[in-house]
Parts: sequence; C-alpha cells; structure tokens
Amino acid sequence: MRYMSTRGQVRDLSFKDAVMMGLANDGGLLLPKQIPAIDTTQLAAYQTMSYPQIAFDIISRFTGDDFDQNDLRELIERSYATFDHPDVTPVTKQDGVYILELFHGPTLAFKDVALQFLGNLFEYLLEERNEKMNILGATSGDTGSAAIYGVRGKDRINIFIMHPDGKVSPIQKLQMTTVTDENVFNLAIRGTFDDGQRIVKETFNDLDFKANYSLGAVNSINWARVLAQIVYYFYAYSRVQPETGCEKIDFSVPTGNFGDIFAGYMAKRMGLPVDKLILATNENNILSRFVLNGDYSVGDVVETLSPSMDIQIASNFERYLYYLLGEDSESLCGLMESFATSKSLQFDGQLQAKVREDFDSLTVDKAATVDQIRDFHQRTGYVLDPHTAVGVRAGERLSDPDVPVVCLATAHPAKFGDAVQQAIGQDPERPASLDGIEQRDSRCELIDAETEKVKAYLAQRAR
Ligand SMILES: Cc1ncc(COP(=O)(O)O)c(C=O)c1O
Ligand SMILES: N[C@@H](CCOP(=O)(O)O)C(=O)O
Repeated sequence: MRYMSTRGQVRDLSFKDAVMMGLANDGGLLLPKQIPAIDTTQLAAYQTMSYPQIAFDIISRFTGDDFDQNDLRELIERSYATFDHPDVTPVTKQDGVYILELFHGPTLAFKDVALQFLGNLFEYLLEERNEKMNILGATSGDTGSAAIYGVRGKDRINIFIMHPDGKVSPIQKLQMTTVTDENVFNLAIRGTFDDGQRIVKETFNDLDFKANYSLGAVNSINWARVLAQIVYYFYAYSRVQPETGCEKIDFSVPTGNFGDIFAGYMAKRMGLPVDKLILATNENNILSRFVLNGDYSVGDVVETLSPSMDIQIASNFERYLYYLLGEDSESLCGLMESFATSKSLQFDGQLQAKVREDFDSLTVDKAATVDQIRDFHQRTGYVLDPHTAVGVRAGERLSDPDVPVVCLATAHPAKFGDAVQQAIGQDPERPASLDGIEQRDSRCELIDAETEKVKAYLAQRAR
C-alpha cells in the first residue's frame, strides 16, 4: 500500500511515512493510491467479530507489509482497552433510529477512537526510528483533549494544542488544561478554530521548520485519523444490518471539519452498502450549502450550541474534492489556488449531481438543536449532546422510512452541560472521569493567533 498527495507532488510513501508526514509536503493531503475492497463475505464475517478484530482487519489493509502484523494487532487492542464499554462503540436503538455511541473513550468524544490509536502508533514509530516529535494541533474543543490523552507522558513526544480562547465549553477546556504532564502545552489563541488550523498548515508548510522540529500532526489532516474512523462505519453496519435485514443503511454525521463523514465516504468506496451520507451542520453551514447548491463560500464563524463544529474551512474537503474531480491533481491545485484568494468555490450542475449521489444535508440552528434534545429526551429518555442532536435531527428528517439510519453520537452530553440544561432543565449525568476536574491544577497560556508567535513558542520548548 502506497500513499500520495492530493496535489500530486508527493507520490510514493509507505503507510508509516504517511503517518509521520501528517500534512503532505506539497501542501496537500495524503490518500492511499488504491482503496482496498471489502466484499460481502467479509462484511458478513464482521457480524461475529469484536471491535478490535474489525479494526485490525480494516487497518491492516492500509498499512502494507512493512508493519509487523502482531505488533499492529497488539497496538489496536491496547488502544481500545481504554474504552469504558466492552463493545467500544456500542449501537443503541431509540425510537426507530440507531445511535452509534462514539464517546466511551477517555475524553468522552469520538476523537478518542482515532487518537488513542494514533498516540500509540506515534510512540511505536518513534521507538522504531529512534526519533522525537513535536505535535502541533488545533482544536475546536474535542481533538485537543483526545490528542493530549493519547500522548500524555509519552517519551519522545511534546504536544502543543491551540484552542480558540473562550470558545470551547468549560469541561472541554478543563479536559485539556488539567493535564499538566511536562510534555503537554495548551495554548488559548485569540481567534477562532479556523485561525488555529491555518497556523497548523502554515507551520507545516514551512518545510525547514517542519524538519528541524520533527512536527507531527494529530488533526484529521493525518491519514491515520481518517483510517481509524472508517472502522466504526463497518462496525455499525455489522450490528445494524442483521437486525433490520435491509441491505443498505444511511449514516447521519454531525459535521465540521469533514473528517468524520469523509471516513464514511471512504467506507462506501471500500464497498460498505451505504445509501446516503447525511451531512448535518449547525449555522456554520458552508458544507451544507455545498451539498445542496454547489456553493462553497466562506462566511464568518458563528458561535453555536455545538462549538466543536464552529468551523468554516473544512480541511478534509480537499480529500473529497480530489475524488469529485476524478482524481485529477492538476484541476484540484487550480481550485485550491483560486479558493485561497477568493474564499469561494462554485460547482456546476453536473458536479452537484455527483455530490448528491452520495450526500444529503440539513442545517440545524440553535433553536432546532434545543428542540431536538428536548423532544428526543421526552420520546426516549435518552440525552443527546448538542452535536449529536444536530445529526439526529438531520437523520430523522432526511432518511428514507424504508432505510435504517445510524446517527453518529460524537460526544457525551456531560461535555456540554449548558446546552443540555437549556433543553431539558436538568444536568446530564456526569461520568466518573470528570470527578473533581474543576479542582485539579491547570496550565494554559494565552497567545495571539499568529503563526510566527506560535512557531517561536514551540521552538523554545521543543524536544
Ligand atoms: C463532538 C463533535 N461532533 C462533530 C464534530 C465534527 O466532526 P468533523 O470535524 O470530523 O466533521 C466534531 C469536531 O469537528 C466534534 O468535536
Ligand atoms: N471538532 C474538532 C475540530 C478539529 O478537527 P480534526 O478532526 O481535524 O482534528 C475538534 O474538536 O477539535
């Protein structure tokens, strides 16, 4: 298995090199050269396999022969042993919809699924290469803590995480800043998540800096993130399909940076019988406008009840665009250049029709999010977090009555107590991992959203 960049200048990487490179050195995003196919026999076999077994079967198809298979199996098992549910990502049925609970990891959001794995993978590769790494990441609230928990206390790694100051929930902030291990650095930036993501990309695109400080990426620009997220689409299908007897299934995905739903798109390309991928957004609905009208034009970031999705420029969109344009790097580079200056792309009817073969979409605003949490709670007794509520709203509105819909529950409601309180007048149940979090020591520094300042900060504290 070899990897190449969407922009065509990086062409022939091993899986291990792709993981270490993070952002491709030509500014693009890495993708496998071929997409492995999963046939119906294998799909049926998944029905009796555990989550780590399915994860191994899928991930090993992307790693190639130079990854010791026993080591990979052990690494995957260790990554999912930290989850507090025996099924890792259990599926529950509530009033006709299937909820895929992705929040049973250490930081209570779906990011743990990939970042427990990536943290162990980095450790393994750095040991093998006798190297060190400085991770630079941006978060709108969940990637940050999941990445920190994935690498805290690990030799050979320092991690620098930027979050938008004042724009993450109190629990999200505490989950990051109360990890005071020596290798963890939290930066509250005066700006938005998009500013943080821009700083990450600009820093990685300075190839001398990237090499000198051995930068590593934990955001979904890193292919390993997407890869680990593909697994739960297959897992959900293996649990839901036998119960319903339907061949095809819809997935509804609350979307911000387009990583999670892109993993679903890859699963579909691998052969998973997906009917529709429902892309659910909050008021930051650039992706929804793209799916429905071919309009990908950046607006101002709006603060919503689902802060982790308060994103305008979705980094994985480039990966999808590459496939939409028929795997043509030259056209893709043209579009990315034009987007860099105009902050807007418009797609014609033919391309729009192609998008609609895979995706449908709905924007769910604040009022609808609150209403969805309240109404769902009244119907089922189940408490949705505001991001999941956005996805469930879209899933209930857009899925075909004859097709089962799996809604991705991307965070535990306890991370967003205020929104839940507003909707149902009571606090969500608090998992034990949050006990006493407000009393723990914390560490965080405020910094301007300027690439050179962040680079200087990192350079002074780098491994
Ligand atoms: C809780 C939660 N739900 C949904 C999303 C959206 O996922 P993605 O960015 O992969 O589209 C995020 C982060 O982006 C998140 O943290
Ligand atoms: N919602 C994310 C945003 C970053 O997305 P990523 O998937 O690219 O890491 C977050 O919680 O930080």
